[in-house]
Amino acid sequence: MTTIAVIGPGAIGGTVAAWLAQNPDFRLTLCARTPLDDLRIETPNGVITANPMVLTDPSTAQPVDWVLVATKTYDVDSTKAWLDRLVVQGTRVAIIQNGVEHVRLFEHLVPADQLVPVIINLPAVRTALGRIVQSRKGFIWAPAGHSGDEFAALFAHTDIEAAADADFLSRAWIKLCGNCGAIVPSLTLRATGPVWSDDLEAIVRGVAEECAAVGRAEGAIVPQSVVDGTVSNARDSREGSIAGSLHADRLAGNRMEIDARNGVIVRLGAKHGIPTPMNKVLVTLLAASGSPWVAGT
Ligand SMILES: NC(=O)C1=CN([C@@H]2O[C@H](COP(=O)(O)OP(=O)(O)OC[C@H]3O[C@@H](n4cnc5c(N)ncnc54)[C@H](OP(=O)(O)O)[C@@H]3O)[C@@H](O)[C@H]2O)C=CC1
Ligand SMILES: CC(C)(CO)C(=O)C(=O)O
Repeated sequence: MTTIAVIGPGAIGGTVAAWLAQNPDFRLTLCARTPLDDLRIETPNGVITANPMVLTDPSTAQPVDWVLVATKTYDVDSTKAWLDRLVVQGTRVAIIQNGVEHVRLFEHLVPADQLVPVIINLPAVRTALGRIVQSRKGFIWAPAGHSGDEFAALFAHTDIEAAADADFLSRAWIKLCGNCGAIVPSLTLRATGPVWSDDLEAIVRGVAEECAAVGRAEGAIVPQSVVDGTVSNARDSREGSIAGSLHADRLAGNRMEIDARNGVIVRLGAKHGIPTPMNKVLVTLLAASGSPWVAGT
């Protein structure tokens, strides 16, 4: 029996936990901030349900084989009480978050050699506690190597396609480059496609070009087609569509992962002497957008 604890059973944590819970060889525990009863996920292939143990008090948690952290990046430090109870020597801690700084964010909480950074491409929205809509097939990647291979193997009996990637750095930057343009609709509060113009294209392209340049300076391989794809996705977006979790959080008045999604491009750009004026302006504007939250990690 493999024991797995998921910290943060929101859109991603809840979906991943429900898929893993379909395997009778896994014992799943949800470590929740807000209590929930069970999980019901509308997936592209039908509804799946799961009834794992739910804990809300970290002092009741026991060590496990795997911890999967799926909180937002700005909630990292609040997971310490859980990690202190769940992690012992041999526990692997998979960080399922957007961004490129999984290890930096957690290495003060868990020994770095027990951390497994994870990139997930799986659009999911939480409609109520434990109620999630997964709108497309999911893909998940960890770095190639022992822990990454074992992490990918956990998903063998799920509809989520998992792989260990020999060039995880590039995988993470390519995902960031695909996501970074969402800052524009998060500011304008409408899809970019119906109001597309040369000027709007220059902004979206600028954001993505800056991201690609910084990623390349960090050592990632980011093909130009990724930048072009970010631009064409923005151009083709339909009226009323939501450009992922940043845009959804802005519309809901939630705190946003501004720093992990676009602030990081500015910060790491400065480290490499790469100008990132487009991201800097948009990050500053979004942080000043009237949301009760300022740009956090
Ligand atoms: N949603 C999506 O489509 C995608 C999201 N991602 C990334 O995945 C990560 C998770 O995002 P998402 O699932 O959307 O976020 P959600 O806000 O839906 O879920 C985050 C969950 O973390 C919980 N949480 C926060 N702090 C703690 C804590 N200390 N202990 C226990 N639980 C805690 C929240 O609790 P509470 O229930 O109280 O809110 C919530 O259940 C982000 O980095 C995001 O960028 C990546 C790809 C797609
Ligand atoms: C674009 C998407 C849905 C891809 O998984 C994503 O990463 C997000 O919304 O945060």
